[in-house]
Amino acid sequence: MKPPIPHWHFLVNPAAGRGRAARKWARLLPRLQAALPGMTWAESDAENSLTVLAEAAVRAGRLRLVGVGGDGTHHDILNGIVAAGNVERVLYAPFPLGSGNDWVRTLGTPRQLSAWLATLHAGHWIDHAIGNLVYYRTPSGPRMPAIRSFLNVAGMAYDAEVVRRAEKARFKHRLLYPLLTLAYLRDFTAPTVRIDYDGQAFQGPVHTVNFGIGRYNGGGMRLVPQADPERPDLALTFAPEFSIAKILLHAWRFYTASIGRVPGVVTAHASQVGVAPTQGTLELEADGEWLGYGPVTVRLDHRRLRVVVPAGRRG
Ligand SMILES: Nc1ncnc2c1ncn2[C@@H]1O[C@H](COP(=O)(O)OP(=O)(O)OP(=O)(O)O)[C@@H](O)[C@H]1O
Repeated sequence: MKPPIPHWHFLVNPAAGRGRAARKWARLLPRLQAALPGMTWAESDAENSLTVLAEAAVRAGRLRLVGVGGDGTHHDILNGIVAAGNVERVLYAPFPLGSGNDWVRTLGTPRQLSAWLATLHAGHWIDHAIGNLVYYRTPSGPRMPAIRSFLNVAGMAYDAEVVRRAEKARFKHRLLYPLLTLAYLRDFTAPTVRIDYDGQAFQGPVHTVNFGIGRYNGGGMRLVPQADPERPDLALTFAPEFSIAKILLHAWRFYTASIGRVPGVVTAHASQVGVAPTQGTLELEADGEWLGYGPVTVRLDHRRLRVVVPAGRRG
């Protein structure tokens, strides 16, 4: 690796925010250049994914990175940083230009430019946990395990199937995920799984299984309200198969940090979790990106990513 370059390097997803990030970025750039002399940037495109750009940047000694976009942007950049190695030498600052921007809700990152710049200049960071997932790209047959890192929330079963449908939908809207969450309930068949976590086990059909480092996903849902990016373990929430009536009755709890009060829902912390389907197909998403299929195992990486946060961030 080259010696560190002291300036901030921005990695920009022009497609974030349902394509609006490109225009917003063009408006922001002159103000950023004035405030951060020497800053550099790169935009992703068909040939250069954010993962490729991030890996190349870290290998070239650019260790102060800003990700411009939403959760998928930070997810892709994280995987590039991890691929380059030396994760702990990177200082990462998210600039929220996505649709849901769920990850930065936990961090308290400001969205307004002057407040965001003040946070960057204050230089306060946390040692943020990184989750490592092992899963499969195909549902069955001879297959090799795939590995992916995530930094916010990973989900299986209903959660992952909704993400897959949202990615395919032609209609893109801020409310797409919550709307699909309701619309698809009748078509969903709960997979039966075995969940092993820190010496405990559950077996049965599940509606959703979530691993959390950050506390929000799906545009403000709180399926893992007990998560904390500075903890040494993951948040784990799983809900058994429910009737549609029960889901509708308790839907408000998905947004109010009280999901653990729904009878049958388990909220816990765990250092390692395995989820294996015993009947049906188990799908996986992480940070809002559809990834593949179970069996899935997850644990926290022994390394942490330094992430810039406002100094007064609570909890
Ligand atoms: N140049 C590009 N063109 C098209 N898609 C891109 C490009 N660069 C990255 N992407 C993809 O864009 C997708 C959306 O990015 P992102 O999740 O950051 O935005 P968002 O969906 O608006 O925000 P959020 O996830 O916070 O709701 C990701 O799957 C990412 O891999």
